[in-house]
Amino acid sequence: QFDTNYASGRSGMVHLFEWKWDDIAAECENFLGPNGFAGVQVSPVNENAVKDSRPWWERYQPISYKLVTRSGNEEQFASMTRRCNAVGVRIYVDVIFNHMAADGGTYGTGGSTASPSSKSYPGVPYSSLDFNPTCAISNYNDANQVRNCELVGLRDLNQGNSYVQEKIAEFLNHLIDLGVAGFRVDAAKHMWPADLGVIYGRLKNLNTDHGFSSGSKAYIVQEVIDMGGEAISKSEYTGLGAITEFRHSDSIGKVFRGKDQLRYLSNWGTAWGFAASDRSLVFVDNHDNQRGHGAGGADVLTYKVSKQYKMASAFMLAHPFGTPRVMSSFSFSDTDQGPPTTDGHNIASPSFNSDNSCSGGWVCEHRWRQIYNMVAFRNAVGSDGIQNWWDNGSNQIAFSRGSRGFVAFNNDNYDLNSSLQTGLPAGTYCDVISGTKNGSSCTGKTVTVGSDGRASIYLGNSEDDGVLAIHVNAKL
Ligand SMILES: O=C(NCCCOc1c(-c2ccc(O)c(O)c2)oc2cc(O)cc(O)c2c1=O)[C@@H]1CCCN1C(=O)/C=C/c1ccc(O)c(O)c1
Repeated sequence: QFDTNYASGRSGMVHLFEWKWDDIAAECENFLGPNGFAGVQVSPVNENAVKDSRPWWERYQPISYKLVTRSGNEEQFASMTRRCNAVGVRIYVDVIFNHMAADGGTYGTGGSTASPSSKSYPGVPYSSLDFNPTCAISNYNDANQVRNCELVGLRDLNQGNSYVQEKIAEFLNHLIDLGVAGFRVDAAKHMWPADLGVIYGRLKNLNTDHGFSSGSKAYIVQEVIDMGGEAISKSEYTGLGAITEFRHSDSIGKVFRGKDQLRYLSNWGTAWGFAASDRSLVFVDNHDNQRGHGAGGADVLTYKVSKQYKMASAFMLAHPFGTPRVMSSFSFSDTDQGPPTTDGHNIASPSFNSDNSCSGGWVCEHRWRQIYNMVAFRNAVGSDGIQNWWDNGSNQIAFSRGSRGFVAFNNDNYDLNSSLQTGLPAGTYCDVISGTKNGSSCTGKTVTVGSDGRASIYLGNSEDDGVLAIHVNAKL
C-alpha cells in the first residue's frame, strides 16, 4: 500500500547502498534521527551468490532467504531495525523474489550451495518445479516474455506457484516480524501484477512492538523501469503500491544539465508523465542508473557532477511532488565495482571527517549540508502547496511552500538579483544552502524579509551552489 509509515514530522528516505547493518544503526542514532530523516532503504538482506570480483550486482543474485550477507547477519539486522525505529527512522528492505542466482555451481554469502543449471536451491529449498521454463528475455515488447523468461540468465521463479508464493510471503513476513516498515520490490516489471497482489495480500500487519500503529501495512515501492515504449507500463502496478518513477530521474537530470529550461518546472508532476504523487517514489539517481547504463541513461545526475546534483536534489526536496529518496553512494570508477572493503571481501565501515562528511570510499551525499538541510526544509513546510511562483523566462525560478519556506534557483550564466515575494512572515532568515542557522547567527547568507513578504534575493551565477533556501525553522 501507499502510506510510507513515516514518523510524524519526518520526510526524506535515504538509500544507504551497501552499508553494513551495524553502521546503519549508528547512522540512525548519530545523524539520521537528529536531522529529521524518515527512513533508510537498505541493500538486499537475503543470502546472495558470491562472485569473484564482488561486483555490486552479486547481491541481486539470490541463493536463499537466509538473512546473511556482507552487510551482516540476522541478529545484526534485528538490532538495526530496533535502534533505527527507536529514533524515528524506518527501515525499507530491497527484496528480490523475481529470480534466483544464475550461472554454474555456486555458493552463497551464508555458505549455502546452489546449482542454478539444475534450478536447485536447497537453501530455500527451491527445485525446478518452482521455476518457469528456461527462455531468455530478448524482446521487451512481449509482456509474456518479460514476465516468464529470464533476465540475464537469472533463473525465473514462477510466482503463480502456491509453494513459491508461500516461501516469498514467509520471507517478507519474517522481515515484518523484525520491524521493517516496507519493501522495495526489485524487478517488479518482471512479475505478473496478479501474482504480486496475492503475495502482498499474505503480508502481516506491521509489528506494533516497533512503534507502528496497529493495523499498519507495509509501504510497497515496486521497481518498474518504464520510460515509455515498452509493452509493460507502470500503471499496471500503481494499484498495488507505489512505483519507482524513473522519468523523474531522467527529466530532472535533463533540466539541471540545461537541456530543458527551469521555467518549465512550473507544472512539475503528472503533467511531465509521472505517476500520481502518492504512487511515485522519486529520486535524482539510483544505484543502477548512476552507473550510466540504467534507465535514464546519460542525463542522470550523480555525485560526480556535484553542483547540478545538489541543485536537482534541492529541487526534489523543496517540491511537494512524490516521496523523495536520496541516494548515498560509494565512489566508483568501474560500473561493476562493489563497495569499499578492508580485504577485498569484507565491506569497510564509513569513516567521518571533522566537517561530518564521509571518507574511506563512501560519498555519503545524505551528509552534504545542501542535502540534509533540504530534508529539514521539507519537514518544516509539511504539506503546504506551492505559491508565489516566479521565473525570469529562462533558468531562474523561485517559489514558496505556503508561508513556511522559500527557495530560489539560478541555472543561467548571469546573476539572479531581484526583489521577490517569499510568502514568509517578516524577519531575518538563514540561507540553509550556503550555511546553516547556528544559535542566533547564520554561518552562510542572511535574508531579510520585509513586512510585505518581499526580500532581495541574490544568487551569483558563479557561486558554489545555484540555490538559496529559507524556512521558518531557520529564522533568527
Ligand atoms: O549488463 C548487466 N545486466 C544486463 C542489463 C541490466 O539488466 C538488469 C535489469 C534490468 C535493466 C533494465 C530494465 O528495464 C529492466 O527491466 C531490468 O535488472 C536486474 C535486476 C536484478 O535484480 C538483477 C540483475 O542482474 C538485473 C539486470 O542485469 C550487468 C551484468 C549482470 C548484472 N548487470 C546489471 O547491470 C544489473 C543491473 C541491475 C541490478 C539490480 C537492479 O535492481 C536493477 O534495476 C538493475
